Amino acid sequence: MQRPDPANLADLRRAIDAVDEQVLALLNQRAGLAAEVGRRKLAAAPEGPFHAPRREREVLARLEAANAGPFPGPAVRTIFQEIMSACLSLEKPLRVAFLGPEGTFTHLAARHQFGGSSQSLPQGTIQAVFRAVERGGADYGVVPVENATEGAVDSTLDAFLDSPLRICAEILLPVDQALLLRPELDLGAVRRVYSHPQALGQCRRWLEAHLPQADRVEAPSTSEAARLAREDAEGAAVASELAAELFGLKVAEPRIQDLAANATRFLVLGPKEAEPTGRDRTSLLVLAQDGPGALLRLLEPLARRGLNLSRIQSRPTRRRLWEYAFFLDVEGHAADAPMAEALADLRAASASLKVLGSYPRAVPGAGDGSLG
Ligand SMILES: O=C(O)C(=O)C[C@]1(C(=O)O)C=C[C@@H](O)C=C1
Repeated sequence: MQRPDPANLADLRRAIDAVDEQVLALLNQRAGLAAEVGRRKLAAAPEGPFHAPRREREVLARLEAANAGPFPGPAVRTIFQEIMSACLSLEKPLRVAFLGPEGTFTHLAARHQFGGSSQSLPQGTIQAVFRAVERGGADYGVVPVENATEGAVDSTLDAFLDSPLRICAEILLPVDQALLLRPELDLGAVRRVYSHPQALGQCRRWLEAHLPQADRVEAPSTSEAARLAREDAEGAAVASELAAELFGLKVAEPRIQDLAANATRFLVLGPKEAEPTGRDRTSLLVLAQDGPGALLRLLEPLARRGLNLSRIQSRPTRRRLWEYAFFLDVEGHAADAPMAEALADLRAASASLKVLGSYPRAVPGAGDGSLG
């Protein structure tokens, strides 16, 4: 190809067109290879699994490390996750249940983890996400577990009390609330702002400063708020940018939350435990024995081995009056020697112990909770 003249815009764009055609041809070559992999997997085991999370993690890590720039590093991960999601859809699309409706932050987390070519199965409740995976209607489930400003999501913790499902990954996503408007509307014309009460709370200062004239209207989810704003000639919504895309609204102002570093941690529920990566987390559900010092006896085996307890949360078991379950997050994998020893001691010191899963720790901000 002839070198483009850097001073000539049309020349530069022609050169970009030529590169795009090569990228497209290579993508199709790659898709053909993935389809061939799919045919082999089908012949070996018709039920699958077709999804190979460990292979995906290796591909992403290798390409991120190999990227010499100027293409931005984080975009390498996003784009290749999408490419593999699209290639997998030629083999067998992944069915991913999540707390819906479409456009919620949990949907965003699911897309981040599995790409846009996975099959979306939005569910009305957290319980329903668990049931969809338990019954085999979905390959994976995604549920929120804690928010940096609002704290624990109790219904997710409660669902683990009655579910055999394992946690196979975590996703840490920045939660950026945006102000969404119908394309023809200006801020000055807005009379109603729709959103979930939590989202309205997260953006209180911005809304008071920029939309003092508008009423706040509570909606069951940020996505439902976007749908309501679409139907209201004087309405706006506080929701994700994905919701703007899905409901045909414009992003009038991005990142309007009062706390810039707002983030939510999500869990991926699946059939299989993740293998150790060296930077893992283990989630435990423990019932303490009744009596003085019971909690201390649960924590001691961890402290003695220098295992870092990153979270402890208690919930009533709803089986016996005043009986509590403790949810512990500990850094390390259940297959690591110190953790395996600590778990044996914990089992002896507790009324019951369930390992909910060991999985790679998400990198704050990067949302990287790759499946192992
Ligand atoms: O290597 C495989 O097992 C594939 O199916 C190919 C591929 C890919 O596109 O690279 C697609 C989906 C899997 O989850 C992992 C990788």
